[in-house]
Order: sequence, then C-alpha cells, then structure tokens
Amino acid sequence: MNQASDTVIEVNGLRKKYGDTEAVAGIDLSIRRGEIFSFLGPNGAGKSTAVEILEGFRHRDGGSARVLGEDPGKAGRAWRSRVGIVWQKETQVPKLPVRDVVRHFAGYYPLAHDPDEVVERVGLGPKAKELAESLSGGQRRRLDVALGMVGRPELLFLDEPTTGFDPKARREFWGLIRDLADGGTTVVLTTHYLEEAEELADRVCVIARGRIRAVDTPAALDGRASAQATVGWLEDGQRREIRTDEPTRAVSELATRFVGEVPELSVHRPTLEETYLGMIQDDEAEEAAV
Ligand SMILES: Nc1ncnc2c1ncn2[C@@H]1O[C@H](COP(=O)(O)OP(=O)(O)OP(=O)(O)O)[C@@H](O)[C@H]1O
Repeated sequence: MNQASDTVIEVNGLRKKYGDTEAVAGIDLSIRRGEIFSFLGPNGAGKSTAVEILEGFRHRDGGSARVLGEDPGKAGRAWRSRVGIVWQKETQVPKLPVRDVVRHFAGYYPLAHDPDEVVERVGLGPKAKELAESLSGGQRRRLDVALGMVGRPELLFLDEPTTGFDPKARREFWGLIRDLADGGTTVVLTTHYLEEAEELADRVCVIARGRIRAVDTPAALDGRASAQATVGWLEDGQRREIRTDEPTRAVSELATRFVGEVPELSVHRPTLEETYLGMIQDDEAEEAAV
C-alpha cells in the first residue's frame, strides 16, 4: 500500500473559533490506516471540536482536512457509510429489543456486519431480546458501540466510549477495539482514562487550549521512556527513595549492601497519567505566565 492511501486522516492548520474562544488553534495531524489514535486533554481543550470537524459535523474556520480521501465538510452519504461514530451522549434508538435496534441500524449500511454477531461481540448476547431502554448504563454504552461498528466502518470515532463500564467490561471492550484495529479499522479514541489510552493507543495526542502539545507513543510521551526512575526501599524502619537514571545499578548496589533481599524494594517510572498531568501543569503555568 502506498503512503497516500495509507493515510486515513490528514489535517493541516485546522482552526475553529466560537466568538472569542479559539477552540482549535491550528492543528496538524496525520493518522495511518489501522492505527488506534487517542486524543487526550483537559475539559474544554478542543478535542470534541476537532473530532466533530473530522466527522463532518462541524465547519472549520481555517486549514485543510482530508478524511478517507475527502473533505469531511463536503463529503456525502457514501463517505458517511464508511465512518462509524460512538458519541459521548447516548445514541437515540427506537423502542425495540436490542437485536432489532442493531438490525435496524445495520440496514443503513451497504456492507454491514451480521447484527447478531455484533450483539455477541459487545457482550450483549444475553440481553439481545430485551428492550434497549431496559439496559443498565454500561450495557447501554455497549449498545452504542455496537451501533458504531455494525456498519463495518473503515474509520471509527469513539468519544469516551467506556464511561460507566465495569472493569471487566472495559477490558473486554479493549480486546474488541484491538481486534477491529487488527482487521484494518482505524480508530480515533477520545478518552479521559489514561489507562485506556495506554492499553489501546498506538499514538496519543495531547491537546490543551486548542493546540497540540505532543504526539507520541504512550511509552515515549514527553520523554517518558528515558525519564528518571524512583527506587524505594525500607531501611531502619524508614522509607527511603532515590531518583536515578540507572535504576539497575541502584538496585544492584542495594542488593550488595543488604546481602540479599532488599526490604520493600520498588522501582517506579512515571505512568502515562503522571506524565500527562505534568504536561498539563506546564501548560497551565505557561498560560498563567502569559
Ligand atoms: N457550540 C459551542 N459554542 C460555543 N463555544 C463552544 C461550543 N462548543 C465548544 N465550545 C467551547 O470551545 C472550547 C473547546 O470545547 P470542546 O468541547 O471542543 O472541548 P473538549 O476538549 O472536547 O472538552 P471535554 O473534555 O470537556 O469534552 C471550550 O472552551 C468550549 O466552551
């Protein structure tokens, strides 16, 4: 596959203002086919605005955007049938049993998956014959995911998809999204769960005040891979800690000193959440300085 057809989303200088608020202030992005790409950022950062422009539901004020080879602001029905969306808010559905709701939505798409299979894959098999309105919050969210994927989209937008999921359901959902991406579906995920981004995303994009602060793999974001480690242990009844670039050397020295097991030894590197929070703090400090 050549470079051009391998690029599903290409954005340059994207801008959107609401009155005086610059919600999206010049964004450049390129997302590849089959990639799971995650937007992270505080409330009001501009994530939804950017994503809604890419979905073709919001007009941009400036810049260019190509999604599946077309301008999302002008694309028609054929393009829309190639895009799946799981909105932040519940999708409005008819008063029907779960399987019929999914069948109903499948009818809008030329290449839809088997609706019953989709109901099983999102874990709603046991609820298939029950009315959608009787589902619990987390089950209702699974139905939204089923409706987003039933059309066999090439590109799937997920806006905070696992809100209300219990931990087991969330892990099952991650497996489902990974399967979709392995099958070639490109996934654009907006989430406030850093663990979710870490588990799923090939790359994360941190947005603050309408601007991209960084795009990288979760492991390497903001120099995380080479960040100092904290080595901790218990000595003379007290918790001790050192920060070091060479945790292996520190542990080996401790092992020699203690002649064997080091009490309550721990080695900690910054989590994605800590790294992200550090970036957002820096951004807030920058804003305050301005
Ligand atoms: N329809 C609108 N009219 C006016 N201002 C808006 C509108 N939609 C969004 N905004 C403003 O644009 C900015 C970006 O909002 P946006 O919803 O894109 O942020 P977000 O990153 O998706 O936030 P969240 O994490 O809370 O969903 C915010 O300051 C918001 O108040």
